Amino acid sequence: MDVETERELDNASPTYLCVGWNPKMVRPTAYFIKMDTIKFGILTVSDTCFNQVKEDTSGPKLQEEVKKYFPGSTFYKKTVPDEVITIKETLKSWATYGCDIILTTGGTGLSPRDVTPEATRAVIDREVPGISAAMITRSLAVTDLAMLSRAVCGTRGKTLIVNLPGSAKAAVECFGFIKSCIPHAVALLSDKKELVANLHQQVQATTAESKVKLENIANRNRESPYPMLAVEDAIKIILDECQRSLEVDIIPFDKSMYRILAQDVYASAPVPPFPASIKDGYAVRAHDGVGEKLVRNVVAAGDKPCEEELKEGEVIRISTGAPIPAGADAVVQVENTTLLKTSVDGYQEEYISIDVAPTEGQDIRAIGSDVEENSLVLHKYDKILPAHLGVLAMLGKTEVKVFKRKSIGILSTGNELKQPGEPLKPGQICDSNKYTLMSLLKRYSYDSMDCGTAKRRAALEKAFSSHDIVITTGGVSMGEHDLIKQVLEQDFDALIHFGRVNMKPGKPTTFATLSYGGKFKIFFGLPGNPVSCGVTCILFVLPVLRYLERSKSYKFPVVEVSMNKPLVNNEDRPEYHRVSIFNQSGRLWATSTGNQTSSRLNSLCGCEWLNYSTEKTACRRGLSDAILFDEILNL
Ligand SMILES: Nc1nc2c(c(=O)[nH]1)N[C@H]1C(S)=C(S)[C@@H](COP(=O)(O)OP(=O)(O)OC[C@H]3O[C@@H](n4cnc5c(N)ncnc54)[C@H](O)[C@@H]3O)O[C@H]1N2
Ligand code: MOO
Ligand SMILES: [Mg+2]
Repeated sequence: MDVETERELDNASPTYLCVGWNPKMVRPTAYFIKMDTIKFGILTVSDTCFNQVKEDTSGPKLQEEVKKYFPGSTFYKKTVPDEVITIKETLKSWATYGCDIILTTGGTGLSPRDVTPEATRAVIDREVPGISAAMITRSLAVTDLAMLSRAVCGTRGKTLIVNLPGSAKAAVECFGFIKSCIPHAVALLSDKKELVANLHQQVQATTAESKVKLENIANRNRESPYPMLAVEDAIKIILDECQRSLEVDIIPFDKSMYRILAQDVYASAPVPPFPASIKDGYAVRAHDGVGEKLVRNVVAAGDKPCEEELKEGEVIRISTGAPIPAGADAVVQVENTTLLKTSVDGYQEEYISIDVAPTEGQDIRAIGSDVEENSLVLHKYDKILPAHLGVLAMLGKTEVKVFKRKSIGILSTGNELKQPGEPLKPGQICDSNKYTLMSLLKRYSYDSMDCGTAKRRAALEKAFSSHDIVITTGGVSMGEHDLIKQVLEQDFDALIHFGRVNMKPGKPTTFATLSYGGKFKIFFGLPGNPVSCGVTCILFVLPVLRYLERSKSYKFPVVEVSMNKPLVNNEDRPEYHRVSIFNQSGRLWATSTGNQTSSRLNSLCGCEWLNYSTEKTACRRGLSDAILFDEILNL
């Protein structure tokens, strides 16, 4: 009987342990921490194995697996029956002996003798439900039976206890799901602060160090090396470069709102597919004319058509949308009839009179009268709006081919940024740009993902690994910490197409393309000043997103407006002045939203138009051009 506690020492113990693989990283990331050997307890809980009716395969398999990932570990091993007392005693004594982690296998199911979770719960002082949740969630991807697991995980003093399933396969599988958290859990439980801090640092760190170094400040550029481009030229470059990433997608029709059709849509069947009544009334033979008629039958919408030919002197009661019965060639609305005789109980109509002479085809929707079979109904490049979506449903289409939308990742940059609600230390501010950007995109129905803060190369790597378009805000001007352009060039081999645009706000706007993981990626480095960030998103990002999905109206319209006051621009750069517009006496008038400093984000509030002029004094009294970007008027 293998009931003796066996301590197995493996002295060839490397002290560096692989903590985990982050599945979200393109390149697998190994984090290493230096720590003493981990003491594992492997407790097989099984009546049959304890009584040697069956050989214990789970315990040894589990140990083999643990050794693979934690090569320097030592082990306590034991097999016990499904008895709460015995299980509890073993767990308690192994915790006292300084076991770092105890893996139990068996006794977690629903059979009457399964008591491992009860015994575990009785000895732990804190539950760690995340581990059980991780095991169940990931096991559910393998088998529905995972629903029946009652595994408990928790800590007793400095020992982590994890219930694993009884079968060798499932135990090994579940161990695989949770192994990445073991060293960190052990470091936390043993209060090894240095290890914990080191690990945290590594998790946040880049997979490879950035080639961009801060030390040589004295050598930095004192002039921007990027030529200053006109806005129109910058837009042209973006559109030209992005041209190549045009793709189509087949998506469920009910998810296609606001998308652009990449196909003509034809009707494969006529609408309506049968002649249908336009009114609630009576299906008649038109040449029967007015007078008394027998109400022979009734047909409602959804009923199968009456096949028995309508005879002279008969009518069939019919509802709007119901199929016209055989032999009928007109419908008379109920308002143009009189009830003559009811059934004995008084509930049914037996005879009515037709009071107004019908004409042939009256109030009948002929087959295909709305949509002819094989006819072209929706056109390639149409934007799918509610009615288009309804038409797709009407035609019975379940899928539709649209131009593909790019996935967009958004990152902020800057050590000064905190999220709204977080306490601000002196020098810190709330990150507003990310919220402006994500909601501006959303306003035009584009989803984007918050990819965090681009402090390091790693955050950008992560963003490029999962998005086609990456947009950062901040870090693109002349400051010693404005390293976005250098990181792109040096760490990502990106081609920076431009890094300065002659405009206010938005001068340091940057546009680059690169190949990452063999895929073409588009990069926008928008300026950090909050208004600059919003305005450049409107002027550069939104049009290109629309262009990429072949929206006919990818450019925002420019409309002539009147100025009641001159808008003063003190800079040499053409200004995109935020204005609101009102309509008076059939003319559109523009009013400034006030102080136009690039940091004053509220100057974007209430503004649906950008007034611009290439002159120094942006817009004199009189006429001026304004770019309308309000999507309500522009969809
Ligand atoms: N020597 C020069 N300095 C500056 C120039 C220049 O040409 N030469 N250009 C100015 C212009 S114009 C702009 S616009 C800004 C752009 O700066 P960066 O893109 O480098 O952005 P940062 O330096 O990171 O930040 C600027 C400003 O914006 C605030 N900020 C940044 N991110 C956020 C955010 N997510 N939410 C709210 N506010 C944010 C940041 O705290 C700074 O105040 O450069 C001028 N300098
Ligand atoms: O270009 Mo900056 O955006 O003027 O503030
Ligand atoms: Mg800066």
